[in-house]
Amino acid sequence: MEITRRIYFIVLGLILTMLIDLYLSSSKNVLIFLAFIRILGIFIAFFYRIIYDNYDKNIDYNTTKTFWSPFKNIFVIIAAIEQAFIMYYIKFSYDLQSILYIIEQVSMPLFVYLWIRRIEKEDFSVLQYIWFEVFDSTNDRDLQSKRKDELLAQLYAPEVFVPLYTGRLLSSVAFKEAWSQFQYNLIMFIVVNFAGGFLGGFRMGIFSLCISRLSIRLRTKLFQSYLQQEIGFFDTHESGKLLSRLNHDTQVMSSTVANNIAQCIGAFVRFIGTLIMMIKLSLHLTIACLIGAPLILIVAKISGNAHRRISEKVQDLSAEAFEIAEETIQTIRTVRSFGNENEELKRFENTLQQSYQVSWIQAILTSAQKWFVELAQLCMSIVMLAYGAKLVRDNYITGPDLLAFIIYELTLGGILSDISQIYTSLMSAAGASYSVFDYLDRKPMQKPSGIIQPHELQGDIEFDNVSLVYPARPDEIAIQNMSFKIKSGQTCAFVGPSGSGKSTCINLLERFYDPTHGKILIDGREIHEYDHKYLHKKIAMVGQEPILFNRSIQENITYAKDNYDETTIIQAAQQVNAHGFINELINGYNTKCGQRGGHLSGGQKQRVSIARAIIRKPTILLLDEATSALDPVNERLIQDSLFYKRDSQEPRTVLISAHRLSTIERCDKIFVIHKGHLIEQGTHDELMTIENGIYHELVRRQRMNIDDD
Ligand SMILES: Nc1ncnc2c1ncn2[C@@H]1O[C@H](COP(=O)(O)OP(=O)(O)OP(=O)(O)O)[C@@H](O)[C@H]1O
Repeated sequence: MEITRRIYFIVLGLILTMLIDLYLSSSKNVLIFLAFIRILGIFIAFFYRIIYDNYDKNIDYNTTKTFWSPFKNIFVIIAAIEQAFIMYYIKFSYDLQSILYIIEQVSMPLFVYLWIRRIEKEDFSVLQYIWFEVFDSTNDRDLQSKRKDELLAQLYAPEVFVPLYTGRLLSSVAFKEAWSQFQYNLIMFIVVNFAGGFLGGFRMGIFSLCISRLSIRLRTKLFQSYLQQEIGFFDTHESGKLLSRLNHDTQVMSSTVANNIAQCIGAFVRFIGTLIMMIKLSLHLTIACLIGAPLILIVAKISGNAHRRISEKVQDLSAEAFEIAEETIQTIRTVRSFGNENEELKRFENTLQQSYQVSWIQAILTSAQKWFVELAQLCMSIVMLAYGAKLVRDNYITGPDLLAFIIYELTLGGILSDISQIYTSLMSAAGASYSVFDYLDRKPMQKPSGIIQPHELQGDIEFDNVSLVYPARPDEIAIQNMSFKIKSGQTCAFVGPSGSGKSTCINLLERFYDPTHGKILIDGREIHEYDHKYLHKKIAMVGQEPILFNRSIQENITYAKDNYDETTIIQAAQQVNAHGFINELINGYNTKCGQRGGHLSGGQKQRVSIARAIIRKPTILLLDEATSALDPVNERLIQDSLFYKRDSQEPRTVLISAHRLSTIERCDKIFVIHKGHLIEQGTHDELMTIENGIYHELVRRQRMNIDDD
């Protein structure tokens, strides 16, 4: 039960006893006293809320929770003492109805058990179902569970009876009823309270289970969606932000929303139950009570919308802070070498501070809403008490029934207040969920992969009038109208000044991007017609900055296909002259490479990544500055074994992008690229004959040791 309601319960129990004791004779004074106590309660709740919300949504979430928990317990203990105090004064009895009720309560855990079994069996949860229904999401359309809500409703049922028996108990004391009646009331009081608490525990267990499952599913789906996106998506979306969505926003979604939906169902069940009981007790009083209800719901709607917008902003800002932290940690060597730690810290803190300021608005809004709801409830209570007192005096309703009604009215007020808060929280979570759903629903821009998987791939390559504009730079053409052909088994090179478009050609062959215009053909078929996995088995690439995984050297070499025997792994390492240095490491092939291969030298990383590429025996090998970190001796050895003096049994087309022109002189064909255009092509000797040619000039400059930029 919510803390503020517990306080009201305690205060009200005492006031009602006084009220009845006074036989409503001086109702005016009692009303004034009641109003005073409730206003006091509202102020306590108001300030409690401001502090709690403010701490809760900001920096140190867990510490704050731990800090406030004992206070919550104090309220609960006071409520327990109050209930014990009431019990002390009471007498009771028992009949068939209570037996039936006990049977119903005992059957509840069975339902719960069956429910969990069903969730496990069908691999979805009621919360997911409701979530996707509520937010009309396009995901998990297969989620169907129509009957779970009913079971959930049963779990909330006992709480509906709590006010009835509390009211009866209190009136037993006040009106000094017969012992048997008293006994009955007490048994029912104990049963409903016990059952309510017992099932409450089950509910919480089930919901935490559902939250975990929901969170796992959301994260997996989001991660899956990320992995399907084209490379251009990652150029335009910072990794920190994507990770923040994956880690933080999905958590907010699953916990806040799942919890609130759970409460929402409970509140709805209790609302209906309480309303029925109230109507049964007195229709007139019920109508008098409900006059203020629509106002509460309208305010909830307005503030809910504001919360959604604020929450969106808070999530964006925290994603930004996450991005800063992630970037700084990844580039810590650069940050350290510039001594820029404090500036990075300031950037991080400033972003968090901005979200803190937004949180303040959110906290004030929550408090104001709570205040309004409480005041509306107070007005409803005053109207009801005054009118109720009149009805009792005119003998339209009995004293005990009025008592029960008063407690129902308070419960209803609490439920309405809960509903308004639940709505607000749901809207906040909806704000957090927008970008998650945007990503979940995003369809990759790249053409879907084809299905062809020819038994033999020859390795003929053709660029037919290819142009590319990178998504991150839509106003610049990276390469334009490029056409060339490479025959199977040839070793070719791209040369040209830095930024001319060499890596772009290699990226296109890896299908990181699809050409904006023109076609790329392999063995006469367009590259996108090939099956994704097949294509990447046949085309291997070693990039400019080889990235290794934080796994062993062996696992890195066998990445994505780990059924190689030891001899094959060693052969691949020997081919790139890496076996020697790997053997010298204490753990040999089992040595961990560190994050992004940080435990190895630049040259060692390059050799391991070339071994990773060639172990798959690719038909097309793409090397983008892949040997730039090696010493000339090692570089020549590797180049000889990979392409210049390779085993002719293995037909392989090799494409190299290189700055050190001496390393590509022996190539079958050299393509000279300048500012995104293919300017010259031919063998080294042919190109050297072109007077004032770019290649000629590049070679001349390199021989004279002049920077080619
Ligand atoms: N992911 C990207 N998004 C936007 N623009 C890019 C991207 N990658 C490269 N570019 C731009 O495209 C142009 C060609 O770049 P590319 O990497 O192909 O050059 P390069 O010839 O390989 O250079 P280098 O020899 O320095 O590696 C450059 O102007 C570069 O700034």
